[in-house]
Amino acid sequence: MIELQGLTKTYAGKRVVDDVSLTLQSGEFGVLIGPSGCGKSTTLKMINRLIPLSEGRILINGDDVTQLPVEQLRRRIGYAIQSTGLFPHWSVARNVATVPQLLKWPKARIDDRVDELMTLFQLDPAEFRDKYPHQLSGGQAQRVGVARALAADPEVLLMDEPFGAVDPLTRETLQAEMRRVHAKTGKTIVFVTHDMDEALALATRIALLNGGRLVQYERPIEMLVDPADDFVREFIGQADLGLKLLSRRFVHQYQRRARLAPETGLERLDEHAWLVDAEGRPSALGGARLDDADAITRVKPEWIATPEMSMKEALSRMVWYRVTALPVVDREGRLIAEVGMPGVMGIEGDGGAIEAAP
Ligand SMILES: Nc1ncnc2c1ncn2[C@@H]1O[C@H](COP(=O)(O)OP(=O)(O)OP(=O)(O)O)[C@@H](O)[C@H]1O
Repeated sequence: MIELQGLTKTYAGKRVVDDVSLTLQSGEFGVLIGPSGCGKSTTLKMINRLIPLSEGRILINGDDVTQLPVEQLRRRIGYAIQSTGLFPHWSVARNVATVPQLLKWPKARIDDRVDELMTLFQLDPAEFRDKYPHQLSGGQAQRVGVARALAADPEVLLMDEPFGAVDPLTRETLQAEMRRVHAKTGKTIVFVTHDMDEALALATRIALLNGGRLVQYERPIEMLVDPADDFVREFIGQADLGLKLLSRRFVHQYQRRARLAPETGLERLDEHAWLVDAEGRPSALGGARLDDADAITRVKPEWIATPEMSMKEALSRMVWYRVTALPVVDREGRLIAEVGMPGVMGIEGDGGAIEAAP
């Protein structure tokens, strides 16, 4: 749990963070958001004492951070930043091992931890361990930066615009990855961004700052439907509210039973159905084309949805490919469910399953 109590930072008499109080429970994903200069980074950096606070208190699981010895602070609070801050002349493995090495863990334990984290971030240790930062893509470097921040298994992970410098597609992939890592590790995270879509994709709580003051601290959907004032309303941007809500919903919440096509008679379906290959991967769809309900269409890789995909992304693919349902696959690419228009309308799914043809 993180508690900010009357947190204030003053520069030359100006309160750039002004009496901010909030509590983030353990396991929550808190996002600090607001316009440029509102005090997000300063707030974050006061938590790990990169910037000394002027007034107020910060407690991590009840302990005042200003009282913690530096070594404990490093172990208990991980920190990841936009430029990754990777050491350019150190291999990926050595970068990830930075804090465990400072803490003088035995070598075997460090090696195991590096492999474990690289696997968590889908970087094959055999391929990436000995690479150097300049041999990585922007997205891979960010993954290494976050893996490094998690290396000593900190109680709290601070992230300062970590995905600000990557292209939009990589950014979405990293966000999905971060959701998965958060769900898996149950870490308490404080994440700074100025991008509301990113906040909505990640946060369990959003703290909106303006001019150093906390304007609203709320769960994302509540903030969308009940903004505290005109500033919040404007910051969220009302125009895309429906789509923003969809960006907070995920396929696993709305996936439904998928029907397998019969061996024969696919052209006489009364309902749409899927064909799968020998490995169980979706290969074709009958009866769900918007422009030709009788058509049988080969499943394109771009249609395929995963349980972690946002409903906004799923809707976008349905519209673009003109189909009323997408196949949902597991990590091996096997069909496990489908997601369609009922989910877009917010009608809960049944968890998904495969139903054989009658
Ligand atoms: N060392 C400093 N001396 C004086 N003023 C500072 C200092 N550091 C930050 N500020 C001011 O404090 C305010 C808050 O800065 P901060 O970096 O926390 O904002 P931010 O919300 O993270 O902005 P951005 O999104 O642009 O990164 C700004 O007005 C900034 O100019």
